[in-house]
Amino acid sequence: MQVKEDTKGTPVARELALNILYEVMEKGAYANICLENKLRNSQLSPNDKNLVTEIVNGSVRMIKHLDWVLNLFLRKPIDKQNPWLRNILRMSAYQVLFMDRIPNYAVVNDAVDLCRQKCSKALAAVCNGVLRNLIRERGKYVYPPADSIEYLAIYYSQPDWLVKKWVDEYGREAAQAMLYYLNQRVQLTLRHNSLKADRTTVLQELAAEGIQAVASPIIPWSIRVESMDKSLEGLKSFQKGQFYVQNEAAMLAGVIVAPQPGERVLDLCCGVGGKTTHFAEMMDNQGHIEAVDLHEHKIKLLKTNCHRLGVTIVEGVQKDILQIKPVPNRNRVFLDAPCSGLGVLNRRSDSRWRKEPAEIAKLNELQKNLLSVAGQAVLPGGVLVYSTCTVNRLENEAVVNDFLKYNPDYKLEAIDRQVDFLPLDQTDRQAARLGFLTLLPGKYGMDGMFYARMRRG
Ligand SMILES: C[S@@+](CC[C@H](N)C(=O)[O-])C[C@H]1O[C@@H](n2cnc3c(N)ncnc32)[C@H](O)[C@@H]1O
Repeated sequence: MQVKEDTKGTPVARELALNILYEVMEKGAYANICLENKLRNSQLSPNDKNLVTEIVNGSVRMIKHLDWVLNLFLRKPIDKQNPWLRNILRMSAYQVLFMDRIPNYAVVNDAVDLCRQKCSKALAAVCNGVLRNLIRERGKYVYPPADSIEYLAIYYSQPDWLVKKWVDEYGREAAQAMLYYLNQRVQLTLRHNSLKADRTTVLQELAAEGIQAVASPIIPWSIRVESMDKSLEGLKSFQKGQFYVQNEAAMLAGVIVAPQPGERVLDLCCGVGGKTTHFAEMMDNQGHIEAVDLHEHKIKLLKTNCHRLGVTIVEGVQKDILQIKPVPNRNRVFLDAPCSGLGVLNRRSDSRWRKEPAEIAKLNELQKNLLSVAGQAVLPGGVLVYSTCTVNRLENEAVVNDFLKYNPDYKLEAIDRQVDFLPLDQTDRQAARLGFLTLLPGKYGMDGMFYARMRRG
């Protein structure tokens, strides 16, 4: 939980949380954008800003669980209630059920005040009654049977179709572990930039700047931030380009693609260059990387990132990959395909509610087309790596297997040695020996990610 011990927050903070929650749940605003806009110019203390963020993100993330519990105590279902009452109940239930720091009496008093203000005295009485019952009966709620899909979907607050998909594809135990991880606080991790400093130096600089951080126990080039009370962008170590903020699963692209100094590399779907800049580091800034993305603003940010990190071999290109007619002249091609992002649902509180099962089949088509273009750019003997940050076979193994079917000059290539520092279990190590690395969210303490490495004959 993000709320500090010494604060239960001010009523102003809780009213702001309600207004943001209302925008997100009733008007379809994006939670992260709305939070950023409303908090940027607010006069709230840092503690109150944390409180608003926690209440909004937590309520949005856990809304299915919250609505299910609230419906136990409402005469009319929650989706038929007055929209203000509905959201006051949700954020109050979130504070009671999922936060430790705010006393129940303060939650109820505040909710009743807000209800008087936003709705009516009569609805304030309903609000009071519902919350008191919810608090009194806590621990006695009878959830659906523990072996049902419905139970997992309600308890971990995720769409039913997604829970069913993961239980079908990966088994119930693995699915439950992923669902648990995706509700935990995101671990902030930094990739130290080997062009500028080694990890020990960066850790020392961070400590001198008041940031508590430790070396990742898993990834040799990762730093885990344990606590900080200032923005990273303001740090001297950031401005000197000593690190890049990146999740650990994404930090593996470097060793899986394994680009060498002097090579010609094509990075397709480069985004703002998280992985591109890692490739440049591994190449010791020698050779050439063409980095392509559809969006001009991403290419601009890529250039800014390269500049800060001291990367000089990247050429950022704004282009639709599907329009490229490639020639086979690259040693390595990397495709980080657009995907459903199911492995990183922890990163945005509302993203789970914006996904549609039909989207996965459409993405599979796009991914196959993109991989077909990527494959044409690889020199004979060169390497092709496909990756996504999602977890389902249709967007991952199925795309690669389809490509291999139509491109017999390609073969999967083992990646277990490249990632021998990962504590992979037997099944995952076996798959890595074949050329597939699937990181289920949380399984190795990182977000979900998929990699497949192939070599052209
Ligand atoms: C998974 S993200 C890439 C993340 C990036 N590689 C990184 O490490 O930060 C997928 C990217 O694909 C880009 N994209 C989607 N369709 C594309 C297309 N047809 N041509 C070029 N880029 C595309 C999106 O703009 C997005 O930045």
